[in-house]
Amino acid sequence: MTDAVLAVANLSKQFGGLQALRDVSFTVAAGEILGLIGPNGAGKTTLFNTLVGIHKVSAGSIRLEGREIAGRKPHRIAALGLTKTFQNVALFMDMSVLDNVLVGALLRQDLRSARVTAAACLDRVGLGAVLHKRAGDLSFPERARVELARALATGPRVILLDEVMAALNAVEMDAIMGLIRSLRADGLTIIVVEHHMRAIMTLCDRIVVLNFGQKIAEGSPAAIARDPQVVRAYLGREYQA
Ligand SMILES: Nc1ncnc2c1ncn2[C@@H]1O[C@H](COP(=O)(O)OP(=O)(O)OP(=O)(O)O)[C@@H](O)[C@H]1O
Repeated sequence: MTDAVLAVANLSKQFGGLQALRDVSFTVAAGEILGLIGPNGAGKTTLFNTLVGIHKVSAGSIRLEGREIAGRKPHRIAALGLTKTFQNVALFMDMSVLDNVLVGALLRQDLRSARVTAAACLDRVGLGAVLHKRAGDLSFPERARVELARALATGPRVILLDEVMAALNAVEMDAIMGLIRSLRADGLTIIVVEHHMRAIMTLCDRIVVLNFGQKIAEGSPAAIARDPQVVRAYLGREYQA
């Protein structure tokens, strides 16, 4: 695929004797929202951590806009435009909302312009009014938005969202999905790990399914929902919207 922003080829990750990812290949096109699903322990978070350089690649290739990034340090990869949020939201709870986002903005900017960027990113996610609150005093939906703002503040081309909708109710989830769609409309490419099937099925253009570290299926939400291997490994029964 020539317009792939991210191209992952034969990616493997071993932790000692445990093969957490085996020969995983997929591409993500510019402006796409790709879903990544699979049972607990399938390797989703490991894949995200390996893509952004937190885990060292055991084998395989990761190309971001044509450039090989496998083996680079996390801050270099983030500076090249690939960043992730942390599973189930991992803010510095005693720090202000603004300072949490500043951490992301400081990757590319000095303190003065990073402050402006952080405030703009908080505005972008609808939190312009709570900049100076303590992060720990925010509601769960607000915390999810801070995670998004922190990732946005690094100036990404591709953003990996690791269960940002965990602990949200249906209404809050719809609001975050609206925000994610609007980020895509701004030109971002997005990969989403979620266990909420309604969110995955309505938000994603395409879905990749992992099981025991291997890709077992890839396709449109409708095709994935009726794929017998996916139903057996993960969904348990055919997904009904
Ligand atoms: N740092 C690590 N050291 C050793 N093993 C690890 C490490 N991180 C993950 N694993 C193992 O790799 C496998 C994949 O785990 P991973 O967290 O990536 O799965 P997941 O699909 O994200 O699961 P969940 O849906 O529960 O978040 C599991 O067997 C896990 O125990």
